[in-house]
Amino acid sequence: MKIQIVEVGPRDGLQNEKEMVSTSAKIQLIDKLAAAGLKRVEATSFVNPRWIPQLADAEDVLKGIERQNKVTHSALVPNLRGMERARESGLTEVALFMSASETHNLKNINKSIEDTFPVLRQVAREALALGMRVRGYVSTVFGCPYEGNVPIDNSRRVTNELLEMGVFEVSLGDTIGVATPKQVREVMEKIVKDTTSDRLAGHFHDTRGTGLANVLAALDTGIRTFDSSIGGLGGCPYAPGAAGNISTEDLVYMLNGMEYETGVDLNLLLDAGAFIQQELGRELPSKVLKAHLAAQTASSSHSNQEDGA
Ligand SMILES: CC(C)(COP(=O)([O-])OP(=O)([O-])OC[C@H]1O[C@@H](n2cnc3c(N)ncnc32)[C@H](O)[C@@H]1OP(=O)([O-])[O-])[C@@H](O)C(=O)NCCC(=O)NCCSC(=O)C[C@@](C)(O)CC(=O)[O-]
Repeated sequence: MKIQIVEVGPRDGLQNEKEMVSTSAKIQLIDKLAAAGLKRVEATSFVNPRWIPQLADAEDVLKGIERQNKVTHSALVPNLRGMERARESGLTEVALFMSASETHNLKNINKSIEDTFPVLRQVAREALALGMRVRGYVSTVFGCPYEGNVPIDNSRRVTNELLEMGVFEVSLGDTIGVATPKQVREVMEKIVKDTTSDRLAGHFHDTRGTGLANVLAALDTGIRTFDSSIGGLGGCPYAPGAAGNISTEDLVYMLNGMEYETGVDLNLLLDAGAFIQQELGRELPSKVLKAHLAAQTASSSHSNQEDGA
């Protein structure tokens, strides 16, 4: 069975990095992710650069990457100004985003939920008229850093509004990584009933170590598209304490082992993980990356011993 992976590391992952990552490293990372077989890569964000300085180089990143027919690169777009920038960059897919909880929406995009709908509707209309595909995100579906529990009906309402705007898929976000598999099953089952599972995706952060278990629960509800981040990079700058997304290496390792088809070459993916780890100069959370690098170190010290023997 095929699973689609949406690689969000260059956007969701890097947006939270305090030290500036060079444009050239971002470009190399995105190209390595595509070379590993990822067909959908969220490359950057056309948000207000004052809010997310790390992604202020969105135009230059998109100018530098290798564009290929078989890979769709996308970017977050919060408003018409962002849409104009996305159009000028020649993107074929954009992603709208908002939250299921009022306070997170306000902190993240400076508007109430009600005031966000008309803005995103205009963006969707314009993107669709230009022939672009439009994705949607709903954040804080499983809990809000400011409000705690979020009623399922809030997430259903925002999801349905986005679908009515014409988005082809809504990614349901566990922004602060509080969900457990039982909750994922309950929430996803309800939302799937409003639409179809092929129009939904799971976006899990691994703050409390339940990320991959949540993927398994979502698979049970028919979801076949998952967002993940190389190395397990990430967090939301407007969700205090949020840790990274589930790592793409860990997700691919698990899914490949369960005989799902991801189309991703794990070895090339690990090269991409090792590359960005080196660029950032610190160990990243991905367990499969850690195991791979430890095995490499062990085998090179073993062969050095043999050479010396
Ligand atoms: C929504 C806004 C833009 C409102 O920001 P605002 O400050 O309220 O915007 P404004 O309309 O009042 O404009 C203020 C200034 O910003 C400029 N501006 C306005 N928009 C843009 C733009 N697009 N590109 C470039 N410039 C822009 C605009 O031109 C103006 O410039 P000035 O006249 O002062 O010189 C702001 O709040 C924002 O950028 N928020 C984004 C925050 C963000 O990126 N958060 C992280 C992503 S969401 C996330 O991580 C969750 C997710 C998706 O991964 C899923 C999950 O885990 O749950």
